[in-house]
Amino acid sequence: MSSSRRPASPRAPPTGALVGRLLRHADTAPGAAATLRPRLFELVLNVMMRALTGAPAHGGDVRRFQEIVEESFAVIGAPSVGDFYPALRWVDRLRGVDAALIRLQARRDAFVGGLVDDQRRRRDAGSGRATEKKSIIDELLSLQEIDPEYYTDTVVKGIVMILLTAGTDTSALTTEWAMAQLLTHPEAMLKVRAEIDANVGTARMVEESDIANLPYLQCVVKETLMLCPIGPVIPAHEAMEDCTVGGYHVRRGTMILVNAWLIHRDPRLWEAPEEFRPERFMDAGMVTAVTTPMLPFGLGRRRCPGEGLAMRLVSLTVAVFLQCFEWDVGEGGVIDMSEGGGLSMPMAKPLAAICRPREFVKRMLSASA
Ligand code: HEM
Repeated sequence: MSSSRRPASPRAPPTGALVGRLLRHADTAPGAAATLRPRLFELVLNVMMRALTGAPAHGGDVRRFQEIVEESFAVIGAPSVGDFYPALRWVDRLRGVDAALIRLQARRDAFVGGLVDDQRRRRDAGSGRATEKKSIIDELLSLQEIDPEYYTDTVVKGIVMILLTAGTDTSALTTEWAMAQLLTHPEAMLKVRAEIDANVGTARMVEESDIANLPYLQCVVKETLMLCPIGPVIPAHEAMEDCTVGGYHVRRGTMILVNAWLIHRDPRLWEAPEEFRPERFMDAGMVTAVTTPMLPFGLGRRRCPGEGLAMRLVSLTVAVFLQCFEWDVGEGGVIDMSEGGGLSMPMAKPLAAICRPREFVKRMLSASA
């Protein structure tokens, strides 16, 4: 994907609305734990929808798309006999894997087709001022006008689909892991909050432009990506030529699976790799860049194109959570840090935590409104 097609920055992401919803939760059910995953999913989907269509997602879209993404990761991540022994592909047909994929593809196609058609109708009707920033679908439809043979509807829908699927769950689940790590390491949580209070204060909500001045927060996000990579095994690549990797001869056409999870826990590469130690990145002077031997975003030319957006979005969401609320798991509460299965690596049990608004938050929100 060329840099000109990289996703737009989440300008003014809807974190304020999320804080508002958590405030209402804290008011109506004080002391009750809030489940973060659906709220985070909605936030990220809104950011992605605004980049793609120029408008936030509707409530119905959020539910429909969450189901599609969860099903995609579960179905695509399920073991397929035919991938390893092509002659046994019939076993997958018998197990219903192929039928599940076909059903899923029909739902995905209908959802994305609806987004593209809506945008096309708006363009044809001439709505949307010329001065407005163009959405990604708008850009793709402009490219379709210039080069209709390459940018067919199938290609346009495919690009939209991969951006939505690859961008939404990954960022939401990484934020959930980051909050779980901070809840189990309260000293790190206090350190992030102190950094935000010292650099941003309490008169306004933390913004995307503040992240550069919050190095410890960035280290927390990197440490989370190291210990809890949402893509523990990088999606399959294929060797384009014969090559040698780590002393092993790899023939052209071989399917390559890289185990990022294991590399991130290799004691030959990291000191105390099992421990949550954000400081390791401060010490190495590598606060911002995600560099080897870490590969939560993959490597090389198929490396994740959404990395910049994801880093900003996860960092900003964690910052807003910590600036606005005190968090805990309640009396005797324990966080289950077990890893769930599928193509991605979510927390096995969705994180639920109690949030208590800090005393200045309502004042701050009404001042900014
Ligand atoms: C914390 C969040 C994220 C993580 C951990 C993550 C991780 C990854 C990984 C491991 C890959 C595979 C790279 C490879 O094959 O070498 C990937 C691919 C991809 N990601 Fe992300 N990603 C995240 C967020 C995003 C976002 C926000 C977007 C879009 C806005 C996005 C779009 C994509 C796309 C389109 C690909 C496929 C690239 C290709 O095959 O050429 N990702 N991501």
